[in-house]
Amino acid sequence: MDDAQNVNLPTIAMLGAGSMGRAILSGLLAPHVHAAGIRVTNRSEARAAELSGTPGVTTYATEKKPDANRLAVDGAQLVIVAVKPAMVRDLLAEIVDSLAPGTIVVSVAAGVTTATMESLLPDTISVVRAMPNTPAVVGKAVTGISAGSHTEEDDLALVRTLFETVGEVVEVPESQLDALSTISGSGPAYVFLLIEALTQAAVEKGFTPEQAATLVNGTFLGASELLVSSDEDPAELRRRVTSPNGTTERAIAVLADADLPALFTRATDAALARARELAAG
Ligand SMILES: NC(=O)C1=CN([C@@H]2O[C@H](COP(=O)(O)OP(=O)(O)OC[C@H]3O[C@@H](n4cnc5c(N)ncnc54)[C@H](OP(=O)(O)O)[C@@H]3O)[C@@H](O)[C@H]2O)C=CC1
Ligand SMILES: O=C(O)[C@@H]1CCC=N1
Repeated sequence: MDDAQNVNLPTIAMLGAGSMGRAILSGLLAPHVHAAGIRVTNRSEARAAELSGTPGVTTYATEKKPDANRLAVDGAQLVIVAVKPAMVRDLLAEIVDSLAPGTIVVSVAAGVTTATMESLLPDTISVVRAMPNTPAVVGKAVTGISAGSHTEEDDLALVRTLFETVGEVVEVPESQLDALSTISGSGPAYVFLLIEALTQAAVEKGFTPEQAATLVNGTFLGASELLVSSDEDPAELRRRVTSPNGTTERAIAVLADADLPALFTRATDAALARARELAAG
């Protein structure tokens, strides 16, 4: 039985119905979540049409209705910006005159700072940044949120409630949000890359792709659940798999040679540098 507490949200406009917009929408459509209204816009009609008929959701495509974004934000108390970072500035310029004072604009765009967004909006608008991740689709997101300079406590609390519909929320100062993005925002991609690599190794050892998927996916799921349900840290859990002078020890020695910590430092540094480029526009 779903014992989730009822969550009430005001009228929401979601601008951009791509991977992230839809992932967030999945939380808003949960049975215990009651939004006063949900408007979703997208550029192409094809993608918007996939959502038409979703109960409680009004969809608009800018390709068909050029003023779709302005229509969607008119009367909305919470506006979620889920377009590509390069489009955020133009989108805000497009909607600025349709935003009522007191509206909360929450952007999930990587890199684009609250200062940049605030410079395009009146001071009566509360700008918040959020960095969710795609496990939102299954209610297992980790989302970082950061307040802008006009954000009241209640505004941030509402944004927290919004993202709690898709998982856990961590509040951080905006100076840490891009770093958070390199860990949990991009993180699912790192995990999927590891899964792809181990699956390939399994297939090379003669397992069918289906068998390989069962072995690898089950191992990632089982190890994750073991980790979150255990009091032990991952290093101890790893030691428990690694019998002295056994088979795992040999495999771990090979992986240690690759210096994974240094590799992840380089990878996350590269992601951080890209966030800074996106911030510059
Ligand atoms: N994907 C992820 O894991 C994460 C993404 N983000 C952020 O989310 C944002 C969206 O990323 P993602 O969902 O991956 O990208 P997508 O390209 O999948 O989604 C962007 C969507 O915006 C639509 N769009 C483009 N222009 C407009 C417009 N003017 N008005 C309304 N809709 C428009 C696009 O429509 P069409 O395709 O029809 O052109 C597309 O569906 C980015 O800023 C990204 O930084 C943040 C955290 C994680
Ligand atoms: O790749 C990106 O730019 C976005 C931000 C974090 C995850 N996806």
